[in-house]
Amino acid sequence: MTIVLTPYWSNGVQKLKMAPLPPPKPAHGLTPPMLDDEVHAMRCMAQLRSKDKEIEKYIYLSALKEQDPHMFYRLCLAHMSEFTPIIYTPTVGQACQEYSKNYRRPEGLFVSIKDKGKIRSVLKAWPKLDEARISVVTDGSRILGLGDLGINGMPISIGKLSLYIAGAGIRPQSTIPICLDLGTNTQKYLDDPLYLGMRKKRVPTDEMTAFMDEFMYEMSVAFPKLLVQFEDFSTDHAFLYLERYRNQYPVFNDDIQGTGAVVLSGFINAARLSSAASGKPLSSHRILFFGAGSAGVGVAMQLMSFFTLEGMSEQEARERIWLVDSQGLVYTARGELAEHKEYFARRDYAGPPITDLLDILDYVQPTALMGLSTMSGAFSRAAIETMAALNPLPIIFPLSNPVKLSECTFADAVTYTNGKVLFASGSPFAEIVHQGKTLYPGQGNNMYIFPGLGLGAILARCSSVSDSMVEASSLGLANSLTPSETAAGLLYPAIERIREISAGIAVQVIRAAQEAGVDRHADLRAMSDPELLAFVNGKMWNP
Ligand SMILES: NC(=O)C1=CN([C@@H]2O[C@H](COP(=O)(O)OP(=O)(O)OC[C@H]3O[C@@H](n4cnc5c(N)ncnc54)[C@H](O)[C@@H]3O)[C@@H](O)[C@H]2O)C=CC1
Ligand SMILES: CC(=O)C(=O)O
Ligand SMILES: [Mg+2]
Repeated sequence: MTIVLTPYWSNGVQKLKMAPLPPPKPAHGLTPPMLDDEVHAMRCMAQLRSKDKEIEKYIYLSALKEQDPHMFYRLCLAHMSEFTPIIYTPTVGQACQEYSKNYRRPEGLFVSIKDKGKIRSVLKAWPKLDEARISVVTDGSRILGLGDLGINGMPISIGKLSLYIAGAGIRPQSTIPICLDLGTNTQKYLDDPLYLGMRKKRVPTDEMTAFMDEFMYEMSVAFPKLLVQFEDFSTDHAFLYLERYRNQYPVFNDDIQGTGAVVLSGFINAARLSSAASGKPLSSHRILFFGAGSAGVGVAMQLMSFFTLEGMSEQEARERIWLVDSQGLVYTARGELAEHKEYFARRDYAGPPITDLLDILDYVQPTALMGLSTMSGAFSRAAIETMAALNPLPIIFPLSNPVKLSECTFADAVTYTNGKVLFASGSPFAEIVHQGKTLYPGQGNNMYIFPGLGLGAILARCSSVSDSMVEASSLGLANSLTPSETAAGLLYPAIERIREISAGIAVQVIRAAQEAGVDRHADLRAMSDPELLAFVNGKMWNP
């Protein structure tokens, strides 16, 4: 049998049918007589829970979102902890890997290198040009920790935008998932007859940059009110395009800035608890980053403000941070380094490379160990025990996604520290009962940040996203815990409160935009904080 496949780009862009919101009521006789909304919500949850494979749950929810978006978002908000591991990490990782196999219908915009010179006409295919407010754009080159998935990266843009809608009440019609097709270096996909993208190796950086310049310009023309979130670009391009466009367009990079903000927030809460246990000042924390890519360096940059807020100079703050990459400890005397690692390269060490994590722990004596390496299980029993020996309450954050790439599990961290650990992971783990006490893992994932940051940036109509707006989102999150969450030793608030959290973050972000002078919605300046909060809440779309 010959399978004849038509690549999406050979027919131009398929027109996307957007589900009208709310869906029209079918005429009498076309629905069963007893179709009650409340009962139907129960039915949908029962159907979801009847699937035993996570990817089937993903496919079911994806169909529900298309057919009945109100029901999908209503259930999503009511069951946030159950939905996020399906529509987001970890299952969205599998959905990406299997995208070409499971593809059913267009859900976003594909812009290919073959569209260079006519990108405007591709963007114009989007059905709701005027309503566009936020786009998540990936080139599929580093999806979670799963590597170069090419055009199969589309579900990450879709998943992030579902969280914008659920978590911050962005109108569904205002969101545009975009996947750029610039080729893939993953041979498996190039050989796969079902692969939906261009069967070519990735284009070189200069060609990509010329494409990106046209793409970003045309985006600003087609969608003048749009905020762009760059997602899961490989590290070199993540830094390159953030720097290139951040002063020109409203754009931020979720992996560098969103992750930095979420980890700073969790770290602030963890450091308070850790310092209380050790009796040492907050300024004495020593942070070791295992992984020095866009996420590791982005978080390290943001954690600088933890120390500067404590009154330290930039130089002193930088000295509290150590990076480790695949070659071991990052230091200047090691030889040539990628540009993004240079700032944090140690200048106080010039010996032979230290490559073993245990030796590095021994040398650095960190209070906090952050994993952004994609190296599953890299925090071994011995490494965790060393952290516990060094600190009465060590901070251990294995942040790599999806869950199978986590540097350690919650169970490992609890067992090898005898329950004395401040823990947050990128993907979710279940709580654990340890010696009769229930311990809750934190989820240090940028999903806590980008909905509120994006909402604030959109409502302020900001011309660019300043560092101070990102920092404000982080502090807003850190301060969003309720007294009972703080008393329970949680590092992050319950995700079920995401709407309230996002509204609070948005207010802080708008204020920071005003101070930075990048806001273009001047009326908001005169509002008091309670008025601004009411305004933000009033703008949220509700299913
Ligand atoms: N929790 C969250 O919200 C987020 C988590 N991440 C996760 O962070 C991870 C890394 O993302 P990127 O920085 O963009 O990727 P990347 O591939 O650019 O960086 C990985 C880093 O780990 C280092 N590394 C690899 N093997 C190593 C080894 N054996 N020992 C020590 N270091 C090693 C590499 O040298 C590199 O510096 C991914 O799994 C991603 O899912 C990313 C963004 C947000
Ligand atoms: C969470 C996220 O953005 C990542 O793992 O890339
Ligand atoms: Mg990401």
